[in-house]
Amino acid sequence: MIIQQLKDHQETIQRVIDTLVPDIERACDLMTSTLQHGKKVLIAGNGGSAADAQHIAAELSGRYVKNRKALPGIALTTDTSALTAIANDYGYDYVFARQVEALAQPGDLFIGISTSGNSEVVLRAFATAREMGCQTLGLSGRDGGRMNGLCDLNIVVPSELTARIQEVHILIGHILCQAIDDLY
Ligand SMILES: O=C(CO)[C@@H](O)[C@H](O)[C@H](O)[C@H](O)COP(=O)(O)O
Ligand SMILES: [Zn+2]
Repeated sequence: MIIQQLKDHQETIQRVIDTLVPDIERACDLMTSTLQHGKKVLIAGNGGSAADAQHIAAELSGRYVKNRKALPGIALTTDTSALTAIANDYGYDYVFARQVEALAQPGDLFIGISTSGNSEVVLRAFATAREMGCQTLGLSGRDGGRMNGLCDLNIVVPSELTARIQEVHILIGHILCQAIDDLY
């Protein structure tokens, strides 16, 4: 079982190397140009992808490898008062969209993470981010789901397995952080 999991991961990474490098390069450009223009990055997802959102945001305000200046990255998954109030008063589907409406400025980058590409709460946040004039980057998998039509760039990890897709998402997150480190 262990070797099978590792091989699955390895095969997924090989498919990423074969097909996704241009998309990842575009995502690096989106991320670095946003920050170079003094704009911020908002990130959201559910479950393991919520953890990924927080992980990537923390590497902006904290650091990745290099000691560079603090950068504005905010995960929309951490404020339990906002999350519970919005879910309670408006419904769970609005917990990210409402925070995007509150926090986003034109030119900010919203990153939505969903392995299926079909998480309603993430899709609504994309729609609001677009209305607010944000740039939008999706990290998804399978066939990209409904995120395909809702973001400027949807990076669709070529796998059907949530775990393998998530493993590539955080790897892409680290590559974005490396692109930022290379700038400063
Ligand atoms: O981490 C995992 C599975 O590896 C789970 O917590 C997973 O993130 C959750 O089931 C999510 O709700 C899946 O949603 P999504 O990726 O399809 O948007
Ligand atoms: Zn998981």
